[in-house]
Parts: sequence; C-alpha cells; structure tokens
Amino acid sequence: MKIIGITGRSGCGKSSATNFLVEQGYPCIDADQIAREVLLPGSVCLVQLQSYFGQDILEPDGTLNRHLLADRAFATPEGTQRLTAVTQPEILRRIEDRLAQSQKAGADLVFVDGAVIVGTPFEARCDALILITAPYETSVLRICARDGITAEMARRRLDAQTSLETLRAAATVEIVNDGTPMQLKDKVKAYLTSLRKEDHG
Ligand SMILES: CC(C)(COP(=O)(O)OP(=O)(O)OC[C@H]1O[C@@H](n2cnc3c(N)ncnc32)[C@H](O)[C@@H]1O)[C@@H](O)C(=O)NCCC(=O)NCCS
Ligand SMILES: Nc1ncnc2c1ncn2[C@@H]1O[C@H](COP(=O)(O)OP(=O)(O)OP(=O)(O)O)[C@@H](O)[C@H]1O
Repeated sequence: MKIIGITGRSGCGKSSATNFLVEQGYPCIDADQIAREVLLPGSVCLVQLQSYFGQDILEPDGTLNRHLLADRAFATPEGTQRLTAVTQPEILRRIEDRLAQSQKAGADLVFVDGAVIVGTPFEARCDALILITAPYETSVLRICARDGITAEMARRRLDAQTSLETLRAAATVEIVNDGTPMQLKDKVKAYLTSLRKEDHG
C-alpha cells in the first residue's frame, strides 16, 4: 500500500486538496481531525499542555479553548515545539491504526493530510510527499477569512511553522495554490494522472 503525505503551512490549501481527493473516492486520513480527537476532554495530553501553557486553556467543563492554546503555542517556535512534543506521539499512533485498517480493507493507496509530517518519524513512512504552497500574504488573507483572526495572528501562526525551504527539501512534488479553487483541483488531477502513469509505466 502506497502512502502519500500532503503537507504545507497553515492556509495553503491542504484540506481543500484533500476534500477533492475524498470526492474522487480516494482514502484519506486527516491528521488535524485525529489531533482533535486526541485533545477531547479528559485526555492525558490536555493535562500536560495545561502545565506548560496555563490552567486556563481548559474551560470549566473540561473542553479545550483552542483559540487560547493556539495564541500561546504559536507565539514562539519553542511553544510550537512543546505543543508538538505533547500531542505528536498519540497522533502518530492513531494514524498507524487507521493505516492498518486501510491495508486490511485492501487499499493500494492512502493519502495522509498533515501540517506536521516533515521532521517527524512519519516522514519516512511516506512513499511520496505533496507540498501545497501559496504566496505568504495570500495565506494570511485566507486564514483571516476562514478563522476570523487578525492578520498579525495569522502571520505569527505561519512564522512558527516549519520553513518553506525545509518543506521543499523534503517534498516529492509542489503544488502551488495561487489561483482559483478550480485551478487547485486541476493541479491535483494532473498529479493523480502522473501517479497512474508512474504505476503503469
Ligand atoms: C493548538 C490547536 C488546538 C489550535 O487549534 P485551531 O483549531 O485554532 O487551529 P488548527 O488546528 O486549524 O491549526 C492551525 C494551523 O496550525 C497547524 N498546526 C497545528 N499544530 C501544529 C504544530 N504542532 N506545529 C505546527 N503547525 C501546527 C495546523 O495544522 C494548521 O495549519 C491545534 O492546532 C492543535 O491541537 N495542535 C496540536 C496537534 C498537532 O500537532 N496538529 C497537527 C497535526 S498534523
Ligand atoms: N485557491 C483558493 N482560492 C480561494 N480560497 C482558497 C483557495 N484554496 C483554499 N482556499 C480557502 O482558504 C482557506 C484555507 O484553505 P484550507 O483550509 O484548505 O488550508 P489548509 O492548508 O488545510 O489550512 P490549515 O492547515 O490552516 O487547516 C479555506 O477557507 C479555503 O476554502
């Protein structure tokens, strides 16, 4: 079974590309969705995050205040590293569980969408890595529109993430999402065609 990672910095269009692949019937594992499951009320990871980022990141009912944690964790590269160190082992374990299920179901190809693949042990599990990119200020505008945060917060989020140079060095292919959503779909389609050619040639 071939594993293809889809990565890129915040707001580049990973989810948009993955949604298209799901529409086309490809099995996709969403690492952000798994990350949400890992931080449900009562999880051990939440307790560890609280001790570093503050007791108030949890609401009185035990749910995570995602905005507050994001503000604190993405404020510095160290904070982002700490967030990753706490959550990543459990996220990777759950991704492996889902991959095993896909393999059992007879899938020959699985896509894994994750902002944090490069530099993790999961990078070596990927047979290919698609990097989605968009111009910096385009990403800022898209993040602000989607999440209702200020441009300053969006830039901070981007600046705390793995550099584009590092991501490019690890990627098999780069898809530049600087046009319309339709153009992004066309680029993903072209990649799928090249993949089929590779498999049959
Ligand atoms: C801090 C949290 C709660 C903020 O949630 P919120 O809903 O506000 O934002 P969202 O999850 O959409 O993340 C915003 C952007 O930051 C990226 N991001 C999330 N965590 C990290 C991280 N540890 N390092 C770098 N980028 C990250 C996301 O993929 C996305 O591009 C959330 O990002 C989180 O739980 N992060 C830790 C888990 C993780 O590492 N997720 C990435 C899995 S691939
Ligand atoms: N080509 C495009 N033109 C206009 N808007 C776009 C385009 N691609 C994506 N978007 C929008 O930009 C926002 C960010 O895209 P998306 O959520 O796919 O990025 P992402 O890489 O998954 O982000 P994150 O890692 O922050 O979750 C979304 O609201 C999406 O609808």
